[in-house]
Amino acid sequence: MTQAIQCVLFDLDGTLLDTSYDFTYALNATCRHFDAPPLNYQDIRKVVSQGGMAMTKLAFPNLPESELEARRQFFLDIYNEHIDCHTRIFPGLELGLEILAKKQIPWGIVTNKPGWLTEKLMMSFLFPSQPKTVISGDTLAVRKPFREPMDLAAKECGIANEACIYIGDHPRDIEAGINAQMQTGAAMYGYLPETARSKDWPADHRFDTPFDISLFIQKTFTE
Ligand SMILES: O=C(O)COP(=O)(O)O
Repeated sequence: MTQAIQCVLFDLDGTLLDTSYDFTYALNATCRHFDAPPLNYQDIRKVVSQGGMAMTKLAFPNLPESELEARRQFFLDIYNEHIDCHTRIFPGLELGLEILAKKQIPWGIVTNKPGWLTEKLMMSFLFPSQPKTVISGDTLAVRKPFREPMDLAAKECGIANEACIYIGDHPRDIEAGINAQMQTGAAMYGYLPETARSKDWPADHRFDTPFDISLFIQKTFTE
């Protein structure tokens, strides 16, 4: 039997926070610096959840691997300086976060974003209640879809994995949740290309909008 949910864990980019505008600014500033053509917002949005290297490759598709790392670092340094200019909690999620705070439900974040960026971003947001756990891509030796970051998040929240739901916008997120024996939710409004959106995800729940997550939280914790 499915356990009652006692803890909500979120992926960061494309699920809890809309970071796509600040990434777009930083990537196009990097393109300008290296005389590469600018990219449009929709094309960048589709790869944000795949991380900094995927975005760097999108901007410099013909560059050899050996030169990409320096460009990625340049790009992330600019991103770091502009990390919270336009980034916001996905509109519609505020209600869910308020309910979690009011009901004192532990919640947290498991992201593949490097810790130095996650920590800076976290300082820019005042959530209705503080996350009990924030696990970054380099907190442990392995990251999503491995189960270890998920296990650590559940442990820091003091809740059994089976009573946690992990919500993410990338197939890797759902895989990580399943690997950790958590319940899973697919954020279909995130940064996936259209083709991936229509795929049948093996997630337990599907959220077409951020507000659907809030309604789910309301139903789960107030009924
Ligand atoms: O920055 C990344 O690698 C992706 O971050 P996410 O796991 O929060 O989607």
